[in-house]
Amino acid sequence: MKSTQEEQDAIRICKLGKSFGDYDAIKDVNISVPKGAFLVLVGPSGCGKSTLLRLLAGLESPTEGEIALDGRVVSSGASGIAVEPGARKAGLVFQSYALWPHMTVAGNISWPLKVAKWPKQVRDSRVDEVLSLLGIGNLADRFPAEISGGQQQRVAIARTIAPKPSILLFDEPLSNLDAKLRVEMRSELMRIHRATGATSVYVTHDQVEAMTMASHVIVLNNGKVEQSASPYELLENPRTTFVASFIGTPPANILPADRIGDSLVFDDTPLAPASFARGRDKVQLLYRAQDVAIGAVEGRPQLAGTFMEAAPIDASSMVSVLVGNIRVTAMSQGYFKAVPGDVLTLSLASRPGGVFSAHGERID
Ligand SMILES: Nc1ncnc2c1ncn2[C@@H]1O[C@H](COP(=O)(O)OP(=O)(O)OP(=O)(O)O)[C@@H](O)[C@H]1O
Repeated sequence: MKSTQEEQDAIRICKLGKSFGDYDAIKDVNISVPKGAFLVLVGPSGCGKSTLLRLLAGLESPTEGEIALDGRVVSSGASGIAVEPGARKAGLVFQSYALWPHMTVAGNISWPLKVAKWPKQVRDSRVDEVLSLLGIGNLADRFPAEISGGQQQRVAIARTIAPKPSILLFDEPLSNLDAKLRVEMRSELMRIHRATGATSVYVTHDQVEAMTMASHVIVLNNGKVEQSASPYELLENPRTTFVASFIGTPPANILPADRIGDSLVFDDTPLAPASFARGRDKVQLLYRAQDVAIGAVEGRPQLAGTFMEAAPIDASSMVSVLVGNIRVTAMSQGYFKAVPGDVLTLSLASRPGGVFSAHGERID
C-alpha cells in the first residue's frame, strides 16, 4: 500500500546510483518532490546535476535504485524497469535549443504532437495555446534561423510543454542568453511553471537563479545530496561548510578555529567561547559577510588583514580581505575604496552564525 504522501509526490528517488565504468557519478541519492514544486539542482561542475536530470528523463539508466514519477516506477536498477523517455510524461528543455531548422516555429511545436498521434484539430489548437502562453504567436510562420536566441529558447520551451508533460526538466536552459534576457526569462519560466501546473526540475550553475526560482533546492556535491531544503533554510541553516560556502551572494565566510584555553581562536584572536566546540579541539566558524564590519568596533573580535579587492553590488561593496591565508568577505555601504595591500581592521559579530566540525558538519 502506498502512503498518501507517496501518492502526492511527483518524483520519488530511492537509493539511486549511477556509475560510468568504475566512476560513481551519482551515489545513494534519495529525494521526494511534491507535485507542483520547482526543484532546483545546484552544485559545482561535475557534481552530477545533468546525470541526475538525464536519469529522470530516461536518457540514462540507473546502476542502482529506483525512480518513480507520479507514483509509477519508471526506472529500477534492480528489476530492470526502464520506461522509454517518450512514455514518461516528462519534457526536457536543453541548453542548446535543438530546433528543427527546416520546420517553422509552429511546425516545431506541432511535431511532437504529431508523433504522439494527436488529431490535427486538437494539435493546431494546442499549438495556438502554447504560442500565446509564450507570447510568440507572431513568430508562428518563421524558421528558427529567422528568430533571435531568446525567441528560439521560447520556441524550445513551447515545444516541450505542448504535449502537457506533468514534469518539466530544464538543463541550464538560460545559460546561452545575455544577463538581461536571463532575468526576464526567469520570471517567464516561473509563470509557465505555474500556468502548466507541472512539477519542474531545473539544473543551473547560477545560484542567484536557484535562489530566486526554487521552492526546493538540492545541493549536490560529488554525486551525493549535500542538503535538500528551501532556499531560505539553506541560507539560514546550512548543514555543512560546503553548502555555506557555495550558497549565498557572497557565500558565508568559514574561519578555522582552535580551542586554546577557554576560547576558540583564529589568527591569534579569540572569537567565541570554547564551549561552542562541544569538546572538539578544532572547529570552523561561520560569519556572513554582513556580520563582518570594516573598521574597529569596540567589544567585537577584531582581525587585521590586507585589502584584496572590492566589487560594487547595488549600493554596497563586497570587500575581500586576506587574513592569514584566508579570504574574508565583508559588505560595506556605498563605494569602498582602498589600494590592494592596504591593511584593514575587520570586526566580527560577537557570535558566529554557525559552528561546524573540522570535517564540515554542523554542530551548532
Ligand atoms: N557518459 C559518461 N561517461 C563517463 N563519465 C560521465 C558521463 N557522463 C557524465 N560523466 C561524468 O560524471 C560526472 C558528473 O557529470 P555531470 O555532467 O552530471 O555533471 P554536472 O554537475 O552536470 O556538471 P556541469 O555543471 O559541468 O555540467 C562528471 O565527472 C562526468 O565527467
